[in-house]
Amino acid sequence: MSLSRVAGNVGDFAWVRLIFTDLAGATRAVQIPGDAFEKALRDGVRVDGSALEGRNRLIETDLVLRPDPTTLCASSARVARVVCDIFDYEGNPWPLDPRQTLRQMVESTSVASSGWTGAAELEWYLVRSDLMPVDSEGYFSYARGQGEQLLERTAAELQGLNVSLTGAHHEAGPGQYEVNVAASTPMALADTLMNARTVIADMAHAEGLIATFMARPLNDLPGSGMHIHQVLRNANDDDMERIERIVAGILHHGPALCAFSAPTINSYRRLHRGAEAPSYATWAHSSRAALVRVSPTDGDAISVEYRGSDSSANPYLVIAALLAAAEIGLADELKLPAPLEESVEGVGLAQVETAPTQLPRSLEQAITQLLGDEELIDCFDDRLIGRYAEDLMAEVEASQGYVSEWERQRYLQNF
Ligand SMILES: NC(=O)CC[C@H](N)C(=O)O
Repeated sequence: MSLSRVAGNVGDFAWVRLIFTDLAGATRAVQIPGDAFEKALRDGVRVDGSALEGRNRLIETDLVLRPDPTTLCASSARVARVVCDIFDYEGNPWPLDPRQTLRQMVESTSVASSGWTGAAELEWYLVRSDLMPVDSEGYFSYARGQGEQLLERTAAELQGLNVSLTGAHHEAGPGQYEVNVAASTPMALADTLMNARTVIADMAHAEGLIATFMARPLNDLPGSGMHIHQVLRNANDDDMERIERIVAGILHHGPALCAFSAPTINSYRRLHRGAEAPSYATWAHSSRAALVRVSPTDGDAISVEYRGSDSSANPYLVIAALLAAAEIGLADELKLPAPLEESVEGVGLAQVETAPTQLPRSLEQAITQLLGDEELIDCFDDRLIGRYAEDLMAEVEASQGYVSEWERQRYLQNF
């Protein structure tokens, strides 16, 4: 259904779901009747803000959701959905709203205003309630099992919601799938990724399956990446120089970026020892072990693919942070180191000419890197960084109290 048709008849929908994300990247929703939508567009919808602060409920704040009518969409169901911005009662953008954080970054960076488009790959596992993968297939499997059939229907549902896909396939892990999202503006890409995760999860749920976007759900199997491709023009030498500086900016701020792109305890099980996921801030033309992969794409464009983010990351914050790092690379005229076409582990650190920076090995290290990267955090509102870091730290603290199965197997009877 086209966007304009939806906008013309929104009162015909029984319900409109107002969608937004919290700081931790989880999707939240409030439903309103279709005939209340006009008023919601005019006045906004008041909500209890304590749910929006991420994982910790600390303060009570009343907030206002303002639907962005350009995002209104619906598939065949009688429920439309629309993405919202979050304001305080005085009408100021709420500093902890990831969507407005991205909007402000787009407005303040030259990279975004000079025709930046971004595409993405989003991976997830389909598992049964006992956490066993739905199939035992691998990369590009042709099998027509429950997983592939569900992928086909999910892709159709996404197309119906105006999500333009360029592909969908079985990924390397058993029960692991991927969709490729077509290039669009930073905001449209982030909205799409957030919407896509919920649609994929809803469709799996309807079949009694779980679609998980956690970074590395299964022992000794690949993690799930959410790679962001910045699609940059490369028609002349100046463009190439710009691209090199952008990549250099991302590598330079690579360790701090992980706080946004790998935001859970589990994310570091993907980054270190996860197949085809980076552990060092390197770049390459073809190696999938690099943090950034630079390759030709449509026409004379170049894709700068950031492989550091996993599927649990908040897409608004990841894209905002990538824009910031790219902008710093341009402003500081950073120099690009030589590419590394193999994994650092594969060649051995001693063989690498200039030792690349290792990415954080834990969420706690990522928080330290973020808070120590003044140039990057200066691009964000202090209140967002403060609250975000506190939220991640609370996650680290919570994990300390938990004893894993691996530890019990290893130590229970060892001493
Ligand atoms: N084909 C691939 O590039 C796989 C990517 C990998 N699953 C990741 O975690 O990023």
